[in-house]
Amino acid sequence: MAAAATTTTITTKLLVRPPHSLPLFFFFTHFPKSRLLSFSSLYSSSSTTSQPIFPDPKQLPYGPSLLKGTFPTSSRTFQKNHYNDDDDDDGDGNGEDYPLDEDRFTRVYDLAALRVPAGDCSALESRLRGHLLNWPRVRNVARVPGDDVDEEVAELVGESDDEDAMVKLHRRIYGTAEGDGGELSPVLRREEMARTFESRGFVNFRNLARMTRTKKRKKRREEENGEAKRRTRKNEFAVVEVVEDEDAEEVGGDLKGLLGDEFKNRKWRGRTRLLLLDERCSTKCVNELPEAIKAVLKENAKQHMRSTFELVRCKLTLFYDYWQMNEILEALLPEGMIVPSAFETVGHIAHLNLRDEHLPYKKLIAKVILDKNKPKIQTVVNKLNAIHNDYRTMQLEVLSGNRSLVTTVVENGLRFHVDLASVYWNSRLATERQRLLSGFTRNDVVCDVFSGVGPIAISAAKIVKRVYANDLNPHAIEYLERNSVLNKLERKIKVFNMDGRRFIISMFSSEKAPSITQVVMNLPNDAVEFLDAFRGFLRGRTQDQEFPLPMIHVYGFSKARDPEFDFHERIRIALSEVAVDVEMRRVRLVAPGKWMLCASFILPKSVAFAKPLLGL
Ligand SMILES: C[S@@+](CC[C@H](N)C(=O)[O-])C[C@H]1O[C@@H](n2cnc3c(N)ncnc32)[C@H](O)[C@@H]1O
Repeated sequence: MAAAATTTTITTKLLVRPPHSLPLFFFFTHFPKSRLLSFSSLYSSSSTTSQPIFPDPKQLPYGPSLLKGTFPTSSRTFQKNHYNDDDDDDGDGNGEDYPLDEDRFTRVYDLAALRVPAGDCSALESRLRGHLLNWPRVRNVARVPGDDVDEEVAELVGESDDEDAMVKLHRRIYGTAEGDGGELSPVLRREEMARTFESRGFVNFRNLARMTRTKKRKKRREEENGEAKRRTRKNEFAVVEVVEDEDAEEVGGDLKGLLGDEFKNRKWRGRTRLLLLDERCSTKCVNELPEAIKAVLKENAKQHMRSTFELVRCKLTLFYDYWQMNEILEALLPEGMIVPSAFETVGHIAHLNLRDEHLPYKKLIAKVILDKNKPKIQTVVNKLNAIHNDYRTMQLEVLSGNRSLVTTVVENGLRFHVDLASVYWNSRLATERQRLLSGFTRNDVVCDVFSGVGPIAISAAKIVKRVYANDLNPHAIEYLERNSVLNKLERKIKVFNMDGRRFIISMFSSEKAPSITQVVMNLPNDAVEFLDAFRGFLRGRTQDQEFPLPMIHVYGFSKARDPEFDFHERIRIALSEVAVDVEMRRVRLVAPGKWMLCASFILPKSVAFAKPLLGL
């Protein structure tokens, strides 16, 4: 306990090389063993940080881990490793009562570092890379507050130990040595003049009066800067602090007189940086360090009268912001539960498909996803049940973030406004849409029977001569029109709002029919059933008349063992045609054993001249 009490944590602000600092070797070979933070001390009450949390250090992984380190003394006691059902006070199982306590993810790691002059730092970093910390996102070179001394001040103090340098520094900071013959800095000179001038002097030297007045604006700016710095600190994901030993500080002498209370017992070392050493070095003293590090230290000690390098103990604190989404979720969810790692995005919305077992934790999961994917993700939603309605819209529950389900998606260089509450959108089909569009040319005229908000129709309009787009959902049509205008393609697209079958019949019985070269039917559940609408649209014409027949692209699902055969059969039955030459492709596996397919074929002439089915 006593050892712990004499070890203090100091966020170093400004360091001056002490006139009587000890050579590095002396300093660390005499570093009392009891003061070195050992791994076991992390688990003992004498640790500077806090109480033990993880029982078996041997099992711990290499590198940063939430299973390692300690909690900062300021953070609340970590009682449980996981949230459990008891946390849901109202017992409704909706997880609303689980607050996400970010402090629970702060971890403090005791490390060793070489404090080196800033100028030597990058060369040493390359030389010692294999022995440095090398943790993801944590820089090997750490800057602690105050490690940068003003260039001029550093020059003034330099490497020399002489008292003169200290006097000069003192004069520079306080001006108390004025009149000792030395030249004053411009500021001190001005202040001296201001003090000795009589009132007439100020009349003649207006500028001087202004210059010596306290500057309100400057003060305000400084205050704002301070505030900005505080804000940045809050957003930081890692902080390094130097842990110094009180005895060692006394060796350095007391600079309090020079620099104020804040710098009591600190050493002035000039501009320095910390090279964070590999975690295996955290408890080692100089003699126990890897040979490569010792060689560097020896070289340095030979070159200088005394070593300019120091081995220091420091603390690396990693905050909630440091950890990856899956690391946080793994820690939050009960052991053995699959961590939801993937989600779909539609604009600013992350769209989850949570399993039943996740539902009690849905809000926690959503909060973590939101935090870890900001600013791109602003809203996290969960799909409530499978899509059953005609418009193929999803029932969504907003779990976290802003409640707006209206978003903008950019696809294929085009922008689409989408309201997920009332229209269909599936970002996973982007590649398929690209593939389909790559087959279109500027001579094509496209009919999109189930167009939704227009990802195919509007993208096609960029390439082809003309697009006829239709959807049954009036909201989808509203967005389709809006998106056509948004992408400046409204003049190439004609929009319809009717049932797909009626649309096919009316298009192919109109004068537009001969110009239509491509028909897209993307309603995988039912599209095949609409194919009979093409039957007999050329009836009344003579078979020997030249009439271009359109290429049909129809989408469908199949759970059959031979999905291509199954889908082909369904097409043949819908067209009441014996043989159809179909090009078939698997688009994607939408569920285990369930394929989405796309069949492309030229509408057979026999179908176009066939007798329409009853009722059409
Ligand atoms: C799977 S979505 C495809 C939308 C669009 N092609 C896309 O890739 O996003 C199917 C669309 O068909 C529309 N729909 C459903 N039944 C329809 C019908 N009988 N007639 C016309 N459109 C229909 C839905 O409103 C929905 O927008």
